[in-house]
Order: sequence, then C-alpha cells, then structure tokens
Amino acid sequence: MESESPIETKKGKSKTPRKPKDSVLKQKSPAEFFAENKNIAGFDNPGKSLYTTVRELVENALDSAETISELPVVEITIEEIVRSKFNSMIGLVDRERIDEELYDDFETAKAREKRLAKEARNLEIQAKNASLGKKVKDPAAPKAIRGRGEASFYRVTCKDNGRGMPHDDIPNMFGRVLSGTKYGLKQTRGKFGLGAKMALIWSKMSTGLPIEISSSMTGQNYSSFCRLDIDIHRNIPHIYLHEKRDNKERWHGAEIQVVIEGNWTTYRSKILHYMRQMAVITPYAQFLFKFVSDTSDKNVTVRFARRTDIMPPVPPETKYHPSAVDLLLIKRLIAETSKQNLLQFLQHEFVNIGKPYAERLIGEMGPDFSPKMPVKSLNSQQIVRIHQLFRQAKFDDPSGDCLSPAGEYNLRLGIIKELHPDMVATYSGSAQVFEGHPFIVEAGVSVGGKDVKQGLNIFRFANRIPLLFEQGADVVARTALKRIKKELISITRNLIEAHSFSWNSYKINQTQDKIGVFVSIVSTKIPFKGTGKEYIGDDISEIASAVKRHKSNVCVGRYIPDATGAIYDVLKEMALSHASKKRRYQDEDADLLKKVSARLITKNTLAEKLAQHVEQVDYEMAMEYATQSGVKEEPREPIYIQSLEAGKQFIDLHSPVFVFRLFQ
Ligand SMILES: Nc1ncnc2c1ncn2[C@@H]1O[C@H](COP(=O)(O)OP(=O)(O)OP(=O)(O)O)[C@@H](O)[C@H]1O
Repeated sequence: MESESPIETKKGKSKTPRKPKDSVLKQKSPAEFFAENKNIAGFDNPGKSLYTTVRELVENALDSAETISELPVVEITIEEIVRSKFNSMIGLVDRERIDEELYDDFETAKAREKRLAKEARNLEIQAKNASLGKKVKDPAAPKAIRGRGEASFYRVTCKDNGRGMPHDDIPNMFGRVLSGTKYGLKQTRGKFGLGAKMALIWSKMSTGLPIEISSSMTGQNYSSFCRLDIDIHRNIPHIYLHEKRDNKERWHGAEIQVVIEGNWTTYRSKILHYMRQMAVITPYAQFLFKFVSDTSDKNVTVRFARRTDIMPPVPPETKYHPSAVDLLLIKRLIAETSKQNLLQFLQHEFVNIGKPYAERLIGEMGPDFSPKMPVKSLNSQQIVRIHQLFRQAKFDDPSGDCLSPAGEYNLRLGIIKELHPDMVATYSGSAQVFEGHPFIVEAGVSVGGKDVKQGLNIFRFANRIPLLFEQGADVVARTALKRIKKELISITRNLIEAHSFSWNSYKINQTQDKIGVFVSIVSTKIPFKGTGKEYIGDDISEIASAVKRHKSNVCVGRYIPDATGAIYDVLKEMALSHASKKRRYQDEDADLLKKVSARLITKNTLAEKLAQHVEQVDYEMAMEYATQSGVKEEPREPIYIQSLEAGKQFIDLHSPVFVFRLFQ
C-alpha cells in the first residue's frame, strides 16, 4: 500500500512537516458571532441590510409607542449620501483616480471599442424596425460599469413618539448584543435583543460610523443623547458621548440614526412594500416615509395616514404552559421563582395548574416528592421527572387572552385604506394551541383595488409584522396556492354574487383578477423556520389547518351583515380599545359601549339614526351618557352615514374611527 504521508505527496519535498499548531481554545462574543454571520439576522448584502435596518427601527418604534398605549407616529427617512459627501463626513480627502487600471471597473480600449460598436449596431436595428412600423423596445440603458468601490451610503433615521428609554440603559440597549426588554413570554414583535445592534454592527462594518440615539421618556424634563459604538470582541458599548440635554418641548419618544452602506435601487420596492404592508396591519399608526437624495427625481415621500384610534391592547406577559417547557426552562424557572415549595411553584409559575391539580401531579411524581418540599432543593433527576410528567399529563389548553391580534376591524380597515378593494371580507379565529403556545389566525380576502397586481397577492403577517421574504416555503403561501386555490375562488365568487352587483356575471379569473389574501398569525411563539424570521413552515399541522380553515371561514355573511351589526361591532371595538387604555374600565365594556356610542352620536347629531340601528342604545340613554362623559374633543373628520338610508350602497364612517364599505 502506498504511503499517504503528506510529505510524500508534496512533490518530493522532503522538509520536515510543519508541526501543527497547538489548538488554542478561543471564545467568541455574541457580537462577533453575529458580525460574522450577519445573514442570520437579515443583513445578507447591502441592499437587504438597508431593508432590515428600516424594518428593525420601525418595529422598535411601534413597540415603544404601543407599550404606553400611544397611537404611533413614526417618521422614517433614508438619506442617500454620495461618496464625496460620505468622505467629507468621515474627514477623508476625496481623491481622483490616478492609476485607472487598478480599478475593478477599468475597461480596456479594445473592450470599449467593442461595446460601443455593439451599442451602435443595436441602435441601427432599432431604427430599422421603427421605420418598418415594428414594435421597438426601449433601448436598453447602457450597462452601468460600476465597480465594487462605488458603494452607496445612507443615513437612516427613525423617529417615534414612544416611551423612550431610561438614560442609563441606552448604552446597553444599543451596544450589547442579546440585550433587550422584550424577553419573557408574551406576543412581541422583537424578541432576540438583536435588531438595533445588528444595524450598528453593520454600520461599523460598512461605514465605521457610530449610532446616535436621542430619547426622552414621558414627563422627563431632559432628553438623552448618546453616540455609541459597539466593541465587537467584548460585546460591550463603546460610548463617545452620553449626555442629558434640555427638553423644553417635553417630547417623548426616540430618534435613532445610523449611517450604513446599502442599495436603494435594488431594495426600493421591497422597502416600500414593507411600509405599505405595515400600514395595512397597523392602521392606527401614522407613518411618514421619505427617501431623500441629491438627485431630486429619485426622492420619494409616502405618507400612510392613520385611519382609526383603535389600537389592539398591549399583549400582557403570561406564564408558561406545562407543555411548552423543556428541562432547561424548568431549571431556570426554579432558579428565578420567589415561591418556596413545590406546590406553590407548580401553581403559580405555570398556567392551567390549579391547586388540586398540582397536588395530584405531585402525588403522581412519586414518594420522593411532597407539596411542601422546598422547590430549590429539587435535584436533577427530580426535575427530569417533573418534565416527563409535564409531557405525559393532560392539561387544559392555554387561553388566547394573552394574545393581541390585529383584530378583524383593524385588518379590514387596513386592507381598505391601503388597497381600496372593491370588496373585502375578514375573519378572526379563536385561539388554538401549538406546543403549549396559543395562536390566533386572522384572515382576509379582497377583490380588486388600487396598485394591486393581477392574480393572487399574498400578504403574510406574524405578530403584526409583514413577512416579505421566503414566501415560497411559507405555510400561508403554500396553503393559498396549493390547497385552497379553488376554495378561494369560490369564496371570492360568492362575495361578488352576494352583493348582487351589476357585475353578477363577472367570472373570477385567478390570473387576471386582483385577489388579495391576507393572513395574520399572532402567538407567544411564532414557529419561524429558517434563520431569517421570514416564514413559517407548512409542516406544523396545527397552524396549516388553522390557516386553511380560517380562509374558508372568510365567508360572505360574516362581515357584510346589516348595518346594525357593523356599527355595533365598531362601537364594541372602540369600547374595548378604550378599556385597554383605561384599565379600570376593563370589566365595564357594556357601559363603555354606551358611552363611546354616545360620543359618536352627540358629536355628530346622528343619535337618532344610530339609536335606531345599534342594539342596546336608545337615544335618550345615549344622550345621557354623552352628557355624563363630557367628551370635549371633536372628531378629526366628519362622519358620513349613508347606508342607513334605504337604497344607499355603503357606509363610509370616517373619523373618529371608521372607514368601511357595506354592500347590502
Ligand atoms: N425606538 C425605541 N424606543 C424605545 N426603546 C427602544 C427603541 N429601540 C430599541 N429600544 C430598546 O432597545 C432594546 C433592544 O432593541 P433591539 O432592536 O436590539 O432588540 P429587540 O427589539 O428587543 O429584539 P429584536 O432582535 O427582535 O429586534 C429593545 O428591547 C428596547 O427596549
């Protein structure tokens, strides 16, 4: 047998083999890890990084406003910075090229001659075709000969009216990977404690510039300003400036600014889609999106107006369901609990374990266990036993009370306001469970609309954020495309027929008609597949069947009922949102309903009409409540009610809350 020694194989080199280096144990900081694997967090390339930066900042801004029940106002600006400006920002002298051949985009004289000849030939052909009356394609723009050196830089600024941040916490919130305030079990948009830091890491990698944060909390007479960077190796913030400034205007919120490399040209449409979809699922927010560049014809300003004051309640933190915990988590809960004994621990640290059930479980665990035993004294085997029992025993499903779906009202309103469809139907399911985590699926179908492409348009949302990438593999897209295409067509056809439009004979054509399919899933744990948090696998049967079922449930009758039902629903939603803002009212929805409806009525002298059509509210009562509640502010826009008059085709209640078309 021939020797496989590396010495022999190296073309007869007979040097002594290099001694392999002693392996040195190294440790990577989380910041280093994410800097090296930035695609995991959606920073795959400059274009996607620009998109993800916008997304992370917008989502943080919404979270922040919602936590204080403030209707979000979010302004996002992307300012293009040409290289010379960027260089002057960083104090680098802009140099002319001297040695052209050194550059990636260098074109030899021969190559240039060839290219020009080809372009001339193409022009000739075009001219000939034009003279023969043939269709002429737009002359292809000469390929930009752009070298790698021509990076584009952008200053991304996001301003919100949220809760702001405590002065001393700012450096760690932005300069320490995997630190955040959104840990814990609840439905949240963010959860890794990564987004804003990744934007900073990317800025550090691409421009070397720090992040700037201004923030002020409600009632604070100062605002905080912080300019910081991240020490990648140690995963700690590197602070350049951290100071308190005057806050005469008493503003509250945050303004985050970061300068990164990006690519607006290739990600323009994705970013605008994202903003639009966010406006669909968040119709209670006001967004101002701006792209600003030196070339003014590239500038973009899009305003997404708020169309409702109804905000889904802030999702509360909840406890774990016994089927949702693993060994590690049980150990952590034991370490963190303030409860003394096992009985109290089981009863208070989990949902759906009442005292009698906890006692039965402890009895079942075996003779080593007793209700009074100190929970911190449990040894590893005992913890495994608890875990095994959690796996095998029956528990009631967790309730969906801790979830805050967009709500049918918001989903429908969002679809109407952004897409202007001819028809829309929505459905909201009840909570279901996947591995001990509750989830709710809401769905909508629309037909027609403005700026909607022909065929199927799928809008996916998870915990009220739009998912734009990896659609092909997603449970929603797959269900819509494969399994219920037919169903969908029949739903939309029914929709049309049910409204006895003059276009009764209209045939749905799935390639020509503009069909919108909207599916929103909220949960305490979204089972994302893949690393990018962009799609939910269709192998999770609970979710797949819920999506399927809910789409079939988007039925004609449900939200195209008579006017009474629709107005009633609006008032109820208003009452609920009111209740969520003022907690003490939570159990008095019925009363609130009356009050809120009264407000609607007195402000608009529509009491009589509404009282006729809204169950439970008569005019007298409405007036009385209105007087008592002493609501002062005027609605922003007038309210129009047309459909209540016989023969009118739709209700268009603008402010304070409502835009909705009813087809009767
Ligand atoms: N605009 C903001 N207003 C108030 N607090 C903010 C704002 N932006 C970020 N924060 C705070 O900084 C923390 C870290 O934000 P970061 O985006 O890094 O992580 P995250 O939002 O918690 O999770 P994810 O990785 O999913 O984005 C947040 O948890 C939040 O407390």
